[in-house]
Amino acid sequence: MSVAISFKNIVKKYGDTTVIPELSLNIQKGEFFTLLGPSGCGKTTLLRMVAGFNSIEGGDLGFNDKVMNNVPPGKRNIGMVFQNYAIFPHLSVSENVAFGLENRKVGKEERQRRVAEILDTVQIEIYKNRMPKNLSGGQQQRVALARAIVINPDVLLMDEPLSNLDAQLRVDMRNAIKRIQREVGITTVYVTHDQEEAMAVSDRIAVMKSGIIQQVGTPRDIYQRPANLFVATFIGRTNVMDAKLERGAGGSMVLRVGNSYSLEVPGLQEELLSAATAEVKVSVRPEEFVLAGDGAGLPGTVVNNVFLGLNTHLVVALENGQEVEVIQQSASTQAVEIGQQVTLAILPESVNVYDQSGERNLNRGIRL
Ligand SMILES: Nc1ncnc2c1ncn2[C@@H]1O[C@H](COP(=O)(O)OP(=O)(O)OP(=O)(O)O)[C@@H](O)[C@H]1O
Repeated sequence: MSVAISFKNIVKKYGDTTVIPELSLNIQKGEFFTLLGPSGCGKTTLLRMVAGFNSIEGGDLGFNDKVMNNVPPGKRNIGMVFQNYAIFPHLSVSENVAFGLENRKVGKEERQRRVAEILDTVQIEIYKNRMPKNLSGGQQQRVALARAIVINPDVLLMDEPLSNLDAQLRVDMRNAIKRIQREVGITTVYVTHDQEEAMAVSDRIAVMKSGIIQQVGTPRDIYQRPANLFVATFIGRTNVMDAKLERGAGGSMVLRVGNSYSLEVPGLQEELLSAATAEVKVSVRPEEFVLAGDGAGLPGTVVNNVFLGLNTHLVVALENGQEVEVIQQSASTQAVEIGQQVTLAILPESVNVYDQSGERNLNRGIRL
């Protein structure tokens, strides 16, 4: 694979305020890459740099190894889709899609062929003669997408393209966007603050906080092995508990959670057992607890129980008063009642162990 977009020690300042301190990142050719993070973390700022709308105060932005810092937006061959569709209200669907081709002086026959092809790809050919005001939000967003990709851009940029759509349509459209991107094979940079959307569409995700990349990885990497506690809690739901690293009976490293529950966690290194790491935090996702019957585990009391068909969501109060979320597949578990005493075991290979500050994952080397 070759690198399509590279950020090398990129710095962004607005006046005296630094919003991106120094950021390096490579996006591969053909990749669906998502910038994900809370509001204000700098996602749009980075995307606008790629588009050429933002100045760069330090470092280099490259496309295929060519430095782009001072190349104007019109010379970057980029397609863009934003939250507000920005399609022309006075032009029909076909005319909207053809617009960029006319601008580029593409001949009529070629233009008609490409417009027809793209309308087919985004599945709106039956609306080709309609005016935008007679289209639903999802259909308008398909027009915007068609218009962005019909010009054969080197890079497609999308900034929260689904935020104006209602929940079900968002899911339909994100599937459509993913399918179309795969078909067209275009390098795509996508911005969202919605972690589920990011997981659904991306080949890789960069999780950002305050202008700093916290982790880059596939959705699976990021969900299963979060680099720090910020990522663990931002992506999906998790339970964070205090624990201790100790030497077990056989001399191996064990993790003790609560008063009497110890488990051997693969990947914890002997040298971690020092004053600095003896007190740790563990992150356990709701589905990584197992109702253990009378086996070893954390004793607790069920304080809430919500049956949702496929899954049952429980809240269990542990001995120390902490309430944890537990998700069990309904079909594979006995029904449990509110007030019932249960024992929660933890799947040792899926637990993530962090130092006290939450900055460092102590068993990250272990892949699932
Ligand atoms: N033109 C500007 N002038 C000054 N500060 C700005 C400007 N644009 C953005 N900022 C600041 O830069 C930081 C990053 O903003 P940015 O819009 O990139 O965040 P974001 O992650 O895209 O957030 P959101 O999800 O809310 O759009 C924020 O603190 C924001 O207030």
